[in-house]
Amino acid sequence: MIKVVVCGALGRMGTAIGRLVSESPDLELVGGVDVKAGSFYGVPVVEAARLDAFLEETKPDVLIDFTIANASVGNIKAAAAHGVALIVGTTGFSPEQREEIRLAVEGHVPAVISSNYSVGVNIFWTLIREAARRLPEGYDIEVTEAHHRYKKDAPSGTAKTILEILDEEVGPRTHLHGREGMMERGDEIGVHVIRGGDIVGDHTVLFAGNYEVLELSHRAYDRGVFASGAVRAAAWVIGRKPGIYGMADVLNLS
Ligand SMILES: NC(=O)C1=CN([C@@H]2O[C@H](COP(=O)(O)OP(=O)(O)OC[C@H]3O[C@@H](n4cnc5c(N)ncnc54)[C@H](O)[C@@H]3O)[C@@H](O)[C@H]2O)C=CC1
Ligand SMILES: O=C(O)C1=N[C@H](C(=O)O)C[C@H](O)C1
Repeated sequence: MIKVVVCGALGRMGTAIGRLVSESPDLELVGGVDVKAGSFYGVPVVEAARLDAFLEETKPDVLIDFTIANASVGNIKAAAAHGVALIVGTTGFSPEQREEIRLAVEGHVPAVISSNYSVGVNIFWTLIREAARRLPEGYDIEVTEAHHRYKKDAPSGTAKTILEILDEEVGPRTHLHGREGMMERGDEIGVHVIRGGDIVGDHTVLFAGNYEVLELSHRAYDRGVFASGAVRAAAWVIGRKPGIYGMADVLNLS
C-alpha cells in the first residue's frame, strides 16, 4: 500500500483528494495537515506546525499538497528532506519560489508538479500548442479564465501555463492584463480574469484573424477531475527517479 499524507486536508481540493485516497485499494490515507487540527475520513489532520514530526511518525511514501503558495514551499522542503515523493497542485508561485522548489526537489525526490491535474486540460494544452504552431502570423491571441469567488491567485496557474505554451510557440509577447481606456492593439496577448460564484474552472484561448476566430475552451464541472488526476499521479510517482515531472509524463502525452 502506498501511504499518503494530504496537505491542505480541510480545503476544497484536500477534501476531494482525501476521499479518493481513502476509497482507493492501492493507497492508504495516513493523515492530513492543515492550519488547524481535526480529522478527515477517519484519520487525523494535524496542525501545519507539526508537519515535520508527523512525517517522522507516519513515514508516508507521498505527500499531496493543495494549499497556498507561501505554505506550499515549506511543505515541499519538509517532504523532500524526509525523502517523501510529492504531488503539488498548489498554484500562484513566484519565479523565486519555483526556483526554491526546484532546488529542494532535484536530486532528492520525485515530484509531479502541475497547475492542472485534469486529463481534459492536459489534452487542451497540447491542442493550444498545436494551434499556435500551425496558425500563420496575424492572429491576435486572448486568454480568458473564470473561477469561483474564493480563488486567491490570478491569473490561474492553468492560464499561466497556457501563456508559457504560447510564448514558446509564437515567441515571447507582452501579456496585457485587462484593457481600459484608449489604446491600439499591438501584438500583445490579452489576459482576462473572472471571479464569481462557484465556477469550478473555465479557460479559453481565442485566436482571432480576419473573418474567422478559432476558440479553444475547457470547462471543469466538478473538482473530482483534478482530484482523480492528482491521485493517479500519486500512484505513478512512486519509484520514479528524483526530479520534477508534469502531468503529461503521468498521462504519457509527452
Ligand atoms: N493543480 C490543480 O489541478 C488544481 C490546483 N488548485 C490549487 O490548489 C490550491 C488549493 O485550492 P483549494 O483547495 O480550492 O483552496 P482552499 O482554500 O479550499 O484549501 C487550501 C487549504 O490549505 C490550508 N493551508 C493553508 N496553509 C497551510 C499549511 N501551511 N499547511 C497545510 N495546510 C494549509 C488551508 O487552511 C485550506 O484548508 C490553490 O493554489 C489552487 O489554485 C485547485 C484546484 C485544482
Ligand atoms: O483554484 C482553483 O479552483 C483552481 N486552480 C487551478 C489553477 O489555478 O489553474 C486549477 C483549476 O483551474 C482550479
